[in-house]
Amino acid sequence: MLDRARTAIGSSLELLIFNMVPTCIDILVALVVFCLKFDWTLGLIIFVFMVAYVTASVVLTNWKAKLHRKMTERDLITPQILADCLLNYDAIKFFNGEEHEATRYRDAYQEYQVSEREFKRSLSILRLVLGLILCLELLTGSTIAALRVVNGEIYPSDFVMFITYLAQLLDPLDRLGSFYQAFIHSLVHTENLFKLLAKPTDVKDRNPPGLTIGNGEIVFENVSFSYDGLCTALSEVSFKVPEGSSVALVGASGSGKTTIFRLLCGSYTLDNDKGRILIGGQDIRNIPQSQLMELIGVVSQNPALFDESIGYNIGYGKFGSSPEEIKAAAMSASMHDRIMSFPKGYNTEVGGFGAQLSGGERQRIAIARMLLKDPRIVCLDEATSALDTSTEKEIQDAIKSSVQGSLLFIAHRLSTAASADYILVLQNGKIVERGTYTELLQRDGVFSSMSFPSDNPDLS
Ligand SMILES: Nc1ncnc2c1ncn2[C@@H]1O[C@H](COP(=O)(O)OP(=O)(O)OP(=O)(O)O)[C@@H](O)[C@H]1O
Repeated sequence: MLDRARTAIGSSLELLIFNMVPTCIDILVALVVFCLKFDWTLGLIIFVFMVAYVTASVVLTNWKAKLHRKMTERDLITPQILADCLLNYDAIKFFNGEEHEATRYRDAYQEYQVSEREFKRSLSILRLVLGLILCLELLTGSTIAALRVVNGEIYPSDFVMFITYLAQLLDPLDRLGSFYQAFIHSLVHTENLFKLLAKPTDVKDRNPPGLTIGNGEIVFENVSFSYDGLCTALSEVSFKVPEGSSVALVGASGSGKTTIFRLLCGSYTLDNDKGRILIGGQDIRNIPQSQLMELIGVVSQNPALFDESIGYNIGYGKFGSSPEEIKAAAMSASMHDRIMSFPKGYNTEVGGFGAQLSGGERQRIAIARMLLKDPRIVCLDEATSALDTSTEKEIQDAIKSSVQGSLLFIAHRLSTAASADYILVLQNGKIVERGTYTELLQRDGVFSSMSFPSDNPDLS
């Protein structure tokens, strides 16, 4: 992106320095020579036309730039609607929204077409007005010169010379107009790049990769966080996930569970005075993002899959992995047998967003991918919610045995929560209870009063 901005700015400056400035000098020299050769009255008339040309050029080009900006903005809306429809095709189908979306797209496209027409019209008007000024200049100048020839004030050869000089003036003037238009045109594009570059980046790496991370222990120290500065998503959250242990986060919707994951993964950074998050003793603000992502493996409830084969999607966890490694990961995620039951096995295409697979299959492929990555810390955001209890147990055991560091997961099922060494109960961004599963049940507090889907009669 920065490269594109640099190229755009560079070409605008090149245009300004190497074309517009020499052309202006060219015009001024030609004008002075013209005045010296002929007389100052003629020179003044020509100068007036030149001022009119430059003024019209500036005013009309700025107007055209405004319409160009409007057209570019509208040009961005139609692809957004298209992407939105493709991402939400399920919702559109379920709510019979096809007609509504078609109208939304048509309206947006029509608005774009209107602005495109306005822009093209402004271009024609600009060319017409500038051409008219040049014609009038030539006509007025040659009429005056011709009258002087008729009156015997100058020779016919002077008339020819006059036209030649005038042409020498008009040519750079015409070029100047084109350069100015090209300059403004590239500024409009550069503006969009600057707007994008001006957006604050949430995550900035302070150190180069290669920081020594002691172990996979996670520590949250008095962490408070707000997305928008208005509502508090987390308030004074403190906990520790020791190396080799598992911690489950439970709590009602909006209590802050995912926010803990996002902060841990570096998707958002904490202000200095809002607490600390440590991994292996290092403040994650000092851990470069690429190193952080090597340490952490995340699986979400609706994992994103590429429109490629199952093998490709699992292999994404470790680029250049062998088929044996991919198979081993699939086996740990209890997915190998299912994959082999497909006619094309690991070459089975998953479709756009993995649409040709069930929710549970998608989750198991994402878990296999994460296991192949072999991260030190694993974060599961209801990653097994679409699986039956026994498959979930199988996968949890596989994850626990393969993860050397710590395991942090969001649990909505009682059985998932019960499998953790320690449970944190969140309410409105605060940890309101903590303890082992048995301790929490005995306490008769928030956890024991929470309702979980009854997935495992032994535990509920
Ligand atoms: N991107 C965001 N911008 C602004 N506010 C957000 C954003 N994401 C979450 N929030 C707010 O932060 C709070 C905590 O949200 P979070 O997603 O962490 O909850 P959660 O416990 O994971 O909920 P759920 O179980 O429904 O996924 C909520 O009040 C939510 O509205």
